Amino acid sequence: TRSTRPQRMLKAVQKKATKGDPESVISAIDYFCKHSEWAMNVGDEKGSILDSVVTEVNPSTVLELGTYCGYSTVRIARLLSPGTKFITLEFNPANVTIARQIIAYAGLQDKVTVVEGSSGDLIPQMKERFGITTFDFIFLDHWKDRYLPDIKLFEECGLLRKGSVLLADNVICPGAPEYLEYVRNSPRYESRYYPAHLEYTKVEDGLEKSVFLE
Ligand SMILES: CNc1ncnc2c1ncn2[C@@H]1O[C@H](/C=C/CNC(=O)c2cc(-c3ccc(F)cc3)cc(O)c2O)[C@H](F)[C@H]1O
Ligand SMILES: [Mg+2]
Repeated sequence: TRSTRPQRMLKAVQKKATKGDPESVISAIDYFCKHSEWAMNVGDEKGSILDSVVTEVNPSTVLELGTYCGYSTVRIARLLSPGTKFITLEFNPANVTIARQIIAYAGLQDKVTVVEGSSGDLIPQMKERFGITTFDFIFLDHWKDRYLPDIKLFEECGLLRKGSVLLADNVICPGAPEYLEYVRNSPRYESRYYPAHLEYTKVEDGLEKSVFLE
């Protein structure tokens, strides 16, 4: 049967990238998406903004929602200090399999834990299962209509502290209007929009960075 796009992306990494070299894995995926098949990775333009925010925050605890193939997982993991706790959630087992192989090809398997399951089920388990108190940095890149319910879940589960940074992809395209309205109007967050473009296209998109104030 025909291979899947994530499987073809993994093959491109194994063919083009250098084992243990995260930069070459990132470049191989971006090349694949620009010249072979578009895929919903955060991409190089928004990825550079992601890099700068991760570097600025220098987090001790990180959560990513929506691993997909692990592109942004590799971008984040390559910047983290030793001893940082990084968890990424993915509920499609086929994606988990591909992401784990791409992360391992980059040599970053010891930096991040890919957990199979839904954010709605796993967020309430973060403290007991993974020994997390609060998250310093959260990257939201899963189903766009789940951004708002999940940020409320973070609040309810006491997983945010004063200064926790949430960075959300695709707030323009495909869009997360309810999430934007919430973080921009809530007195509990200080929000800023980083304009960019939809990965590998000229379509407008951007990232929203929201700092928890309470
Ligand atoms: C709901 N809780 C979840 N828990 C764990 N894993 C999850 C959960 N929900 C999804 N996943 C997992 O997270 C991933 C889903 C990512 C969704 N991303 C997008 O749709 C998305 C779409 C576009 C896009 C833009 C224009 C266009 F013309 C077509 C597409 C661009 C983007 O950058 C995106 O991120 C994965 F697939 C799913 O299993
Ligand atoms: Mg995205």
